[in-house]
Amino acid sequence: MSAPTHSLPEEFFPLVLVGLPGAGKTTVARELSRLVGGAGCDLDSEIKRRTRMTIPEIFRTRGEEGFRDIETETLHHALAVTRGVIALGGGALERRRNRDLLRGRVVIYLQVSPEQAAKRVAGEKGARPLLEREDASVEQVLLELFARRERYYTEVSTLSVRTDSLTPAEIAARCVDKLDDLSRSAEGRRIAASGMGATVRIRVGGEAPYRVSVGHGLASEVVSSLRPETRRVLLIHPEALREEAESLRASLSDARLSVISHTHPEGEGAKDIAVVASCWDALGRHHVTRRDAVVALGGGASTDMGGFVAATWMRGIDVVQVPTTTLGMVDAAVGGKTGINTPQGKNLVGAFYPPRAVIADLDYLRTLPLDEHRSGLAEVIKCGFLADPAIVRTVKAAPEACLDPTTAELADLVERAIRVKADVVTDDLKEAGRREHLNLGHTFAHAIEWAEDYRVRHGDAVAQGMVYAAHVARLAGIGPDNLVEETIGVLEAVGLPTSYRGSDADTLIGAMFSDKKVRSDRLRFVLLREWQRPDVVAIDDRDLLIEAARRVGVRA
Ligand SMILES: NC(=O)c1ccc[n+]([C@@H]2O[C@H](COP(=O)([O-])OP(=O)(O)OC[C@H]3O[C@@H](n4cnc5c(N)ncnc54)[C@H](O)[C@@H]3O)[C@@H](O)[C@H]2O)c1
Ligand SMILES: O=C(O)C(=O)C[C@@H](O)[C@H](O)[C@H](O)COP(=O)(O)O
Repeated sequence: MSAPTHSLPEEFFPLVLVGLPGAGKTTVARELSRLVGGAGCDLDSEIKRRTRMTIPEIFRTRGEEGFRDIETETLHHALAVTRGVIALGGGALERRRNRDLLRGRVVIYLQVSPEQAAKRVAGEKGARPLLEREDASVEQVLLELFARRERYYTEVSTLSVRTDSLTPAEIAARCVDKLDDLSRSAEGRRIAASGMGATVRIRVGGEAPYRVSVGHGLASEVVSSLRPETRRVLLIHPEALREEAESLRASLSDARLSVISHTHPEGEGAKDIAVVASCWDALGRHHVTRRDAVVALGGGASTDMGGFVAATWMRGIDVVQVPTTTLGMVDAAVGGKTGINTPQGKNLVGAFYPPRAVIADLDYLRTLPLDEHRSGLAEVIKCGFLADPAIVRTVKAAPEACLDPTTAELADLVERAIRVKADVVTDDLKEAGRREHLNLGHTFAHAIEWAEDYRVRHGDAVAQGMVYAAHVARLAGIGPDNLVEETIGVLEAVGLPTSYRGSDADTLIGAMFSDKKVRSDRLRFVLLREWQRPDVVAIDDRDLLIEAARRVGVRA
């Protein structure tokens, strides 16, 4: 084997090629590994080697599903042992599980038109069973496959190369150019820094310590975080995450766990006693015991409710939190505050109940709607104001990158925000002191959410609440000179709301009296004495509170 002519960060390997049959993956894998080093691995050949059967034989004897099972197993193995280039079969990505295995890796999509692909595979009769149909020409079948699979190729790929008019050597050279560009980009540096799926682990201390894992493709960590005696898992998730839940369920089932999937209503509708009761019912019917576990997959509403279910079943069983929103990862899933709402207010029933582990798989954020992601940034910025000025600097310098959940900047923000929260919670799980600081903006935010019947996003309300708190501080003569302007400026940099007009001041002030920080009938607010120096201050002056509300936009 000749020496490679190009050096890429070690963490880029194995490179994975995907695309339609006829895209040239097998030949390009050989050419490309010659240029970048390592061996080329053709997954179909590997399957033949392992099974001692041809692909058409496997299809004939085990059917397509049987073939796909072998393919998944072989892919799993190849990703672990190959230091080179892996060419995937054209249909591998139709399986969610296989797409999940590729998350966080460098995947090159070799694009080919169905017409060109048909020309390339002509003369390979017998080798590609899926292309041979009596009712359609090879080109028609390729057109159908293209229509079905293109979105998957796009979903998993890090970069793409058009191949129609190129030879395999030219395609490989084009791949190398693009890989060089990638290694110089922020995304490439993130991949190199994270070791491609290398996972950051943040310890949360206290009486029941646990770890928060942040990374890519972490399904196996969910499994390994469970105690060895665990036999049954109640997998709680919203309907919107059915596919993700199916994939996680497959990983848990592979580990011989019995999985009970339980869906719940979207958003704040999950944090309701009737939903909790339906989970208790499922736990009871399936004989879930003290050594079993709840896995809560979803945003903060799912992890708050799922955590509460675990805290109360048999007086407490394990919960592994698997947050899928930005807000869930940086805040709700971390710290052991679990709970539900009552008609009188937000989070009024709950328990401090540390999870067994938190698995923050950044890949979930790829499907999160932008507005949900943005809302999570409010809690990230809160951590910046409370403790970490680097967060504020990044948001101001690169707001676009922060709004893109696939960037290195965002991964850094998630990690930083978790570290801020982990530090506080390690010290003060039960909110006897310092933990109250994490409530910056929340006194007003919870009042807005209640007044709006929870039809607003929590993070958006927190942004409005932080502006309110800044006005309260200024009116009380507390805080740095630029408190209000800077608070508004940083939040608006990422498009978060900084004013609120929906309700009236009396209603909101009334609702604030349900806040858990109230002592002896006095409202207490988290205010910033300086940047990164929060304090809890009782404010009795009703006129001040009304004026602060008016400054946010509320009618007096
Ligand atoms: N316990 C705590 O310390 C703590 C901290 C902060 C917030 N919270 C709570 O968290 C809740 C808000 O959490 P949230 O903002 O994550 O909202 P959420 O849980 O309501 O999720 C928002 C929406 O996004 C959907 N979704 C989740 N993940 C997705 C994904 N990957 N792709 C596509 N859609 C996805 C959900 O189904 C839901 O419809 C509030 O109830 C708040 O009180 C708790
Ligand atoms: O973890 C905490 O402590 C917080 O206050 C974090 C908040 O961001 C979060 O919204 C929390 O759920 C609020 O708790 P609550 O006790 O004020 O309902």
